[in-house]
Amino acid sequence: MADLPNIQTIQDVLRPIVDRDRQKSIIEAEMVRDIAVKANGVVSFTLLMDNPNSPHRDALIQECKTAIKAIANVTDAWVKVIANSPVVNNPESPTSPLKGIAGVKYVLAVSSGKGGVGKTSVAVNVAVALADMGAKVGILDADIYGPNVPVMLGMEAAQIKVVKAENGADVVEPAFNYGVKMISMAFLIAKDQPVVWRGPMLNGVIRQFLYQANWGELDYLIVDMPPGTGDAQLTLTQSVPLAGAVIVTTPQTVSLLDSLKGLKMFQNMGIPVLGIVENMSYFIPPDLPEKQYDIFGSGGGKKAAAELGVDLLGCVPLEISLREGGDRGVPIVLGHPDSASAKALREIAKAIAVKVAV
Ligand SMILES: Nc1ncnc2c1ncn2[C@@H]1O[C@H](COP(=O)(O)OP(=O)(O)OP(=O)(O)O)[C@@H](O)[C@H]1O
Repeated sequence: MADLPNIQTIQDVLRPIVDRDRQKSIIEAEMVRDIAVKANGVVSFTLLMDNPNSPHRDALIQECKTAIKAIANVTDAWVKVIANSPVVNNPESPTSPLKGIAGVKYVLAVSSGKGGVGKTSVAVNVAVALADMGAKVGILDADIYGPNVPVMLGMEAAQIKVVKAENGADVVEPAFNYGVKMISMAFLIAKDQPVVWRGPMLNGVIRQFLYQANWGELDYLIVDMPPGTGDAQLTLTQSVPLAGAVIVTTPQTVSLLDSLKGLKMFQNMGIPVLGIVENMSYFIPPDLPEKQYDIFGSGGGKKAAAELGVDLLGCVPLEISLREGGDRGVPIVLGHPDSASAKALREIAKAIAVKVAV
């Protein structure tokens, strides 16, 4: 295996880089935390900034990336930017502003630029496919606008359940079906009532569901995000160390443009974008399953992934049975495992598992 750089080497190449807001070396100013070098040559670290929205931020990130990528055998550099606020320097975690969830190995965000592209369908089927492969899986439905996970997982009747932990604290007990533990915003929203979530309230609920839930031991906690780049995304990215984000899109140009915004947000926060999933790629008529209609043209996902500089994790066709499975609460990977979309979704689940494990 090629020789990978050590922490000292990385600090040395970053030392000459000056933060223009502080007028000081980012190493001397102790702005660099959590340096990590993966076996595949990816170097990641957290940059604590007084003002994460500083006009100098992007240039600073770029400078760091260029310096790190110039080191021999480094394949990529990921920089996560975090606000250097008092909360960040929590005395309980002096080295990291992010707080992991006890017992949970990888937290993954499934996101989309706009609603209705099939983000929840992908999140649910990937969760069930991973569980079916033997992994311990949880799904947090943080989509305040359309918390559909309970329906798609056949747990529509599930309600919030608070139990006492061994230490006497109140914890939220997830619902469970198809090998997947689930907590949903739908637990808190009456069906016929629109809820206006304000930032702090939403923050509080998401954090509670992340940290005060009885997730137990999990290999993957998949978070189904609301579409777009709002408060929920910020809360998640600034709370918990994310193993990666998956972006779901459809082949239409506008959806791709929206995805780009989401992608940039994750990249700016230093969160690895595992890749994009192109949903509704082509249509398979139920009466002619060997036929394939490229309604939106073909090769769009591949081209978009190349343009956006990320991997294409897979293409899921438009199939009536996928929608029906969602409505009935039987995810297609279980209900019609031999269908083209089920096969594609299983491959996507495998690709995600491989990517986070490197
Ligand atoms: N590949 C597909 N084939 C057929 N129907 C699909 C496919 N993907 C999604 N759908 C259907 O499209 C509708 C929207 O999907 P879904 O709820 O997964 O999207 P979403 O992006 O999570 O939406 P929102 O953000 O509004 O919650 C659902 O009825 C779902 O069953």
